[in-house]
Amino acid sequence: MEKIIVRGGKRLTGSVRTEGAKNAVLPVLAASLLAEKGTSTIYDVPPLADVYTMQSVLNHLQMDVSYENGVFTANAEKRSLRPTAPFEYVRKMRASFLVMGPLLARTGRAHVALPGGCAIGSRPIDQHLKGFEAMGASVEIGQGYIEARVNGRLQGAKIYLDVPSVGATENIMMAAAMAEGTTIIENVAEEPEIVCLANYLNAMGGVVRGAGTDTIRIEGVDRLEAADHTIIPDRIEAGTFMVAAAITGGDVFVEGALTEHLRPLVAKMREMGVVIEEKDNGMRVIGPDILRPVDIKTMPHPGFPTDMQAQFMILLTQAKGTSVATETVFENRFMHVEEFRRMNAAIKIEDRSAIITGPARLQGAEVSATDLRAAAALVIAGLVSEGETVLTELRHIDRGYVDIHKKLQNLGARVERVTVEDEKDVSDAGIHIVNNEAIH
Ligand SMILES: CC(=O)N[C@H]1[C@@H](OP(=O)(O)OP(=O)(O)OC[C@H]2O[C@@H](n3ccc(=O)[nH]c3=O)[C@H](O)[C@@H]2O)O[C@H](CO)[C@@H](O)[C@@H]1O
Ligand SMILES: C=C(OP(=O)(O)O)C(=O)O
Repeated sequence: MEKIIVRGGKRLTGSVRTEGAKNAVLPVLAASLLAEKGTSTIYDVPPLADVYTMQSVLNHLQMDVSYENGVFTANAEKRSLRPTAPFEYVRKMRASFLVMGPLLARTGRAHVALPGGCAIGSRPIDQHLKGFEAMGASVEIGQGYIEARVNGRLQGAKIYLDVPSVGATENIMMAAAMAEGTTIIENVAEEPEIVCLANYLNAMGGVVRGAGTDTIRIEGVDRLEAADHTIIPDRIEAGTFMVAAAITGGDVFVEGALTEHLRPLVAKMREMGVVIEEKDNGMRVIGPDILRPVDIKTMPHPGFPTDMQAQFMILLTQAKGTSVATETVFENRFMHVEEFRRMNAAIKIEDRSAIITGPARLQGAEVSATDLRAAAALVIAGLVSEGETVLTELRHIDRGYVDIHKKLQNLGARVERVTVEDEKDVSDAGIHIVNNEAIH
């Protein structure tokens, strides 16, 4: 079993580089299925568990793919693409579901396992399916799978999303790129990752306009060809390091932290008294002696990102006074609060809000995460806790963070990743270290 061990008390200093964005690369890789000709080369692809899962999905669909040193190549020229994305992949990573739109557009059929809920909420996919049906697909659900079919090409349509779902916007955009006629999607997600996908589709010969606003207009084309594309920096990874810098009273340059992607986080951190210097290629973050309390409410972009809620809540435990964090995007994204409490945080849940009283003297503990952002938040908590924090269930953090322990070590933190043989080998001193190499 692997664990991350954090010993608190160090102020972070230095510089850290942000990887390509997980949530941008996954839809882009799914979209590579649409290219009838050529090989797409995608740059700045982070070596994350989710990227390897998407590689396996594309392999399973009979695409030719390779991935080395941050460069992913994808060729979908084969006529005999397989239409099925099995549960073994969708269970590991919900974003496997993003192959549905491209498969339907390319082959007229998609047979994709139903994702189900997860630790942060029930996460339905009704808006994706509504979009496909509006474009002329028949959709049936049975034996845990969704079977979608279309005779001939998908047809352009006008689609209004009930909620600005990131995944539904992406899935429908990809399907519409090769549909016959014009598709207009209203009340869409405006996240930077949507813009990244639109840029790739346009490089492939697609005609997608309005990405980054609440309405996207897509003129369907007969065929798309492979293209080269670079993934945007990961604003959530960047934000995670910004919080780590601030909470330790540190002074850290986060390379790749872009102002236009991180406005709500920057605004809230400044309200707390954190000094942030915005540069062309990143942000310098300087933590103050005393953090002020603030309230946050998660919202679709450009609101405060739900994927930063857990990490920000740990920052709020160190503010002097009472803060409120309200989660409006997912109905169950407070599972980390129990673990924070085990570390001595003073947090009460009332409905969809967490009321945080600080500053708390956090204490190291054995903790485990239920999702990747909770895991990152627990590592950050460890940075300012007395004693040792031991994080298990590392499969979550590996979905979204590349070598977080090494990056924090480089900033001066006392963090290591260890493999223990199993529980019966745990020594009196704590843990018997067999090897401390990262798994990547
Ligand atoms: C791989 C990826 O990019 N994941 C991100 C994506 O997830 P994902 O695309 O799954 O999230 P959505 O934007 O779809 O979900 C937002 C809300 O809409 C609801 N909903 C969604 C689809 C649908 O058909 N019906 C419906 O009701 C969800 O239950 C949720 O309450 O956006 C989330 C919201 O920013 C982020 O937390 C995830 O990190
Ligand atoms: C919730 C997240 O990812 P996913 O949608 O892949 O579960 C996340 O990145 O925080």
